[in-house]
Amino acid sequence: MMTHPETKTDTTAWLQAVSQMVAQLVDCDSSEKLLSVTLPDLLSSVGMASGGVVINDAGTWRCQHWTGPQVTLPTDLLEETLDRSQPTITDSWCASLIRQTSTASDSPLWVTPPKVLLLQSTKRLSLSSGSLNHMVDLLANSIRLIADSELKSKRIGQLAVVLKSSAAWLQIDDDEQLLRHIADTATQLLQCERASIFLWDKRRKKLIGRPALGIEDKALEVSDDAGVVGEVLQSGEAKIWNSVSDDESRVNRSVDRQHAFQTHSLVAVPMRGQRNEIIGVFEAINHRGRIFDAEHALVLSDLAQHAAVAIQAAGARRQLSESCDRLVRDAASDAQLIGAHPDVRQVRINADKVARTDLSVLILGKNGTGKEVLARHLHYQSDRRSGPFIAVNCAALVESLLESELFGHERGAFTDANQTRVGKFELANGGTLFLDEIGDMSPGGQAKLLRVLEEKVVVRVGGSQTIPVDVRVIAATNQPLEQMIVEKRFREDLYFRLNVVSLTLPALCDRGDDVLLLAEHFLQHFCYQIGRQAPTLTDSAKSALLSYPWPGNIRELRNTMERVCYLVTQSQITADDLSLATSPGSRLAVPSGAPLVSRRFDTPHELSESTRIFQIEHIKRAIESCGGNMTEAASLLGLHRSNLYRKMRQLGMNTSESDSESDSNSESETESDDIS
Ligand SMILES: Nc1ncnc2c1ncn2[C@@H]1O[C@H](COP(=O)(O)OP(=O)(O)OP(=O)(O)O)[C@@H](O)[C@H]1O
Repeated sequence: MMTHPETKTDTTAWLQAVSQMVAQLVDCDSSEKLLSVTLPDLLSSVGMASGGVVINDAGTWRCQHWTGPQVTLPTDLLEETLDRSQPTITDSWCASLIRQTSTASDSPLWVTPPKVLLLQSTKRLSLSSGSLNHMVDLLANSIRLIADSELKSKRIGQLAVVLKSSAAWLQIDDDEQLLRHIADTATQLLQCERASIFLWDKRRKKLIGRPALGIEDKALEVSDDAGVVGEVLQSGEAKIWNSVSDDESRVNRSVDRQHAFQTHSLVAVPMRGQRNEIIGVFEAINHRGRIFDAEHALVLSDLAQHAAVAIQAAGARRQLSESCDRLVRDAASDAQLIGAHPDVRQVRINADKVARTDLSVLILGKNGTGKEVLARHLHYQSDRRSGPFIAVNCAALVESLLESELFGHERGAFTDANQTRVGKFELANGGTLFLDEIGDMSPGGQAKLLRVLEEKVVVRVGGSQTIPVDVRVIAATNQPLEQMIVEKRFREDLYFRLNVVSLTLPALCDRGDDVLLLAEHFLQHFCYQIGRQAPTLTDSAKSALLSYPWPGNIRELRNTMERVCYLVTQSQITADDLSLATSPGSRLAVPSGAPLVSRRFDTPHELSESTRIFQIEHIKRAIESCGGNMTEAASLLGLHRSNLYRKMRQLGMNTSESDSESDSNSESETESDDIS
């Protein structure tokens, strides 16, 4: 190129051209605009004929943007410019490399073709070669900077869509809907005809395409080594294919044929799970109008990364909710309220009516009649079934511990409070709190409980923060609460709060044939547990079961059947096998030789008094038969030792001799406690 040595004129021309270019640069937001606005002015200000940006596409140079008359590209000069990486100036050409941005991606696919700014002159220029050099370099750098910022704002836009979409995906639980949503996002973002997610069935060596867009209600299944998708799976790398330049054998045309579709171009990227393992391939087909390039692969990879997280999270959520449902179902089946007696049926009908409400329920009934079973039944029939069921034995809570047990305490609240403890109310949040033996709660405890029930907030002992609790309370007692109110032993206001609905369970001896129904249920249950065939009950056994007064109610029947299952190996159970007349419990209850059935009806007392006398006798004999060992006697009676003491005091029995065995276990009981 013919240039002047540097002169004053040269400097003026150069300054004019540069200041014009800078002024135009300020308003340019795209490299295309920069070239179409700046280049013509620049060319004319320095007296050049034509110029533009040329690109090396797969080894061939072509004009990407050109101003002025068309020219034959000087390929040798362009190659030399590439090699030298600095402006090349000849008699008629001036070329400067437009450097690539390195920040777009570290993907191996991200190799954008080299570009050169090329200017042509047919006459002697008014610029020195040094000035021309600077000017061309300035323009090439400006093009690069604007292209960079263009690319970055495009990436920001794409990433914003990816993030917004992925946040939406995390809310979708349904698999089909999620995959469709992901594929739709890809088709919009990549402007393509179809997008499919292929999940890898490793065991069957298959890739299952879902959703197979355009193929309604069908999953597309391909071998995991077939086509470009197979290549991606095997290599773990993104692949681009287009029909114009790439090998035809790489695409799986059988899929096209099956679905009357023609693939022209595709991009596919691996989808990786949490441990970076490949879980599938994400594919986009037929870019509308053009072929896919590295930028599309990059966007699809972004989508694939978030799609994999969403798919795995949905799977994990589904598994969790399935296992939660299973656990709830198992727990609910354990809380089956078995019984066909009209009174039990009525209780069940009433229970089912109130279960779905949040009304407080008071369950009344003798020990062992199934009050906790009924409370669980209410819980599992309610909308709170997936929440916790927490049972508290109020009789076992001494006043000093009641508050901390029910409402929790903060660390350091009292001497032994080494750490913060969550109370039962908080534990039951979202579920049901079963307050068993509510009649045994101390007056102080009753007042505190009432306050929490009214305010629906708890404050931990030693804390100041109020903690809202959403808990349904079910209380139970075998005590005459109304009588206790008269005697000022139970708060009337608490009674009305707890007793919005009351359900009364009949004693087992008043349930007729339910004894047999329950006996058979327990036989099946325990025999199943130990893996043996359940034996049948002979007539003598049935009649013994029906005649026996069952002072320990269903709990006693359950214990008897459990013992039978373990100890009686024959396939038929006789009355003798039941040992109702010889087992400690029954031996104590029934004088030897006395017919079981007559005992129940010959008594001169009312049923409640008879039961009281019977219980006193029964306990005395248990203690006797255990040689005065209260722990053993309690266990024989199916009671906790502390509850045996309490029961004795309740029955007016003298506990002073036995009291010497101080009760160390009486402080706090949780859901698993059985008390009578
Ligand atoms: N209707 C029933 N169907 C099946 N099992 C039952 C039924 N009622 C009670 N049981 C069984 O009897 C035992 C005692 O039941 P539960 O603990 O519910 O009685 P309770 O009235 O709460 O006793 P307590 O007053 O001593 O606390 C449990 O093992 C329970 O599984």
